[in-house]
Amino acid sequence: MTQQTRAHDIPLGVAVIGTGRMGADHVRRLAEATRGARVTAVVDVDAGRARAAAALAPGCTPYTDAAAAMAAEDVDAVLVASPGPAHEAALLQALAHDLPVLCEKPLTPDAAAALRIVEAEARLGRRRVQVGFMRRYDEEYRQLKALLDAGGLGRPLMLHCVHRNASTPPGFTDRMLLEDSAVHEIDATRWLLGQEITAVRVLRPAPSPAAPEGLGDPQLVLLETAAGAVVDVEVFVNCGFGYQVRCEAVCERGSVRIGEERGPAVAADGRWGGPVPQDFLTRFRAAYDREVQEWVDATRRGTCTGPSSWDGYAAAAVCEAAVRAQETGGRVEVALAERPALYDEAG
Ligand SMILES: NC(=O)c1ccc[n+]([C@@H]2O[C@H](COP(=O)([O-])OP(=O)(O)OC[C@H]3O[C@@H](n4cnc5c(N)ncnc54)[C@H](O)[C@@H]3O)[C@@H](O)[C@H]2O)c1
Ligand SMILES: O[C@H]1[C@H](O)[C@@H](O)[C@H](O)[C@@H](O)[C@H]1O
Repeated sequence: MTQQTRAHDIPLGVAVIGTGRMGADHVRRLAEATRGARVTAVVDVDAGRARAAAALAPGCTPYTDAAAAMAAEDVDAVLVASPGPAHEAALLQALAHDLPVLCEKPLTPDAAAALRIVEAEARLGRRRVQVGFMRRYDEEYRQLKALLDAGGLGRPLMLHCVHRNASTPPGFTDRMLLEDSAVHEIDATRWLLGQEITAVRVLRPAPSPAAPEGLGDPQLVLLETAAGAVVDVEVFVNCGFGYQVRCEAVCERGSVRIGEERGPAVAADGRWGGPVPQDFLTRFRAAYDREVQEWVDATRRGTCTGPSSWDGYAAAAVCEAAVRAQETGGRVEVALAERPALYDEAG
C-alpha cells in the first residue's frame, strides 16, 4: 500500500525479512511493544522459521520469498533482519517498490554494495532507508552525545571503546569481527564526533585460548578521524563472561564514561556485585524498542530519520579499510565516494 492511500489511523503493515535471533525479536517487538504498526508478513528462506515467527504475530502471513511479501497489499514497510550479505538484494527490491525500510546493521558488509544502495535511493530522490545502528537510540549514548555537543568539556581527543560478546555463533570470521561487531563503534565514532574516519589500523594480540579455530580474538581497532581524534576499540567476541559495551570520551577539560554495569549491587555469601548482561537483546532492549518506534513514527509521518544509507556506506568503507589493515598489519586510509546532496542533513 502506498503512503498516499494509507490513512493515518491505520497501523503500518510491516514485513519482517529474516526471522532468526534478531528478526524474531523484532517481530515480537512490533507485535507487542510498538505503537502504530502490525506485522503483516514474515519472510525466511527457512519455511519452518517463517512459520514459527508468524505464530508470534497473529494474523500475519509467512513467506519464503521476499519479493512476494513486498508485492502484498497489506505490506507498507519492510524490516530487514537477514544476514548482512543478503541485505543488498532485499534493499534494492524494497527501493524498487518505494517501500520504507529499517535495515539491521551492517547496511551491507562491503562498500561497493552499500554504494549501490546509496545510488538507488538517491535516484528515488528521497530517503527511504534507516540503518539499525542501535547505539544511537541507547539512553547513555544519547547522553554522551549531548555532553559532547554542548561543548563544555572541550574538544573530544580520544574515545576508548570496549565491545565484548560472551561467544560467537559458528562460522564467525576475522572479517565479521570488523563488519558485524566493530561496525557499531565505527558508526558510533562518526555519530558522536561528527567527523569522518580517515585511517584504520588493527592490532592482533596472541589469541585467547577460547577463540575458535581461525579467529583472532581479541583484536584492537584503531581509528583516526578527520579532526585528529584517535579511537581505540577492543573487540573481544569470545570473552566468555558476558556482553559489555563501554565507551569513554576523553576531552580537553573532562571525560565521560558510559556502559558500566548498573543496578543493585547485592552483598551476600561473602561477596558483593551484580549481574553482567549476557547478550545484546538484554543490554540494548530499550534501544531497539526506541529505534523501531521512531522508525514507525517517522514512516507514518511520511519521513525517514536516523542513521542513513550514507552512514551505512561510510561504515562499510571503514570496515573495508580495516579488513586490509587486518591482513597487512599496516595503516590503511579510508576512501569515500562523493556524498549525494540527499544526505547533507545529519540523520
Ligand atoms: N543491532 C544488533 O545489535 C544486532 C544484533 C544481532 C544481529 N544483528 C543483525 O541482524 C541481522 C540478522 O542477524 P541474526 O543474528 O538474527 O542472524 P540469524 O542467523 O539468527 O538469522 C538470520 C535469518 O535470516 C534467514 N535468511 C537468510 N537469508 C535470507 C534471505 N535471503 N531472505 C530471508 N531470510 C533469510 C535465515 O534463515 C535466518 O533465519 C544481521 O544483519 C545482524 O548483523 C544486529
Ligand atoms: O551481529 C551482532 C550484533 O551486532 C551485536 O550487537 C554485536 O555485539 C555482535 O558482535 C554482532 O556479532
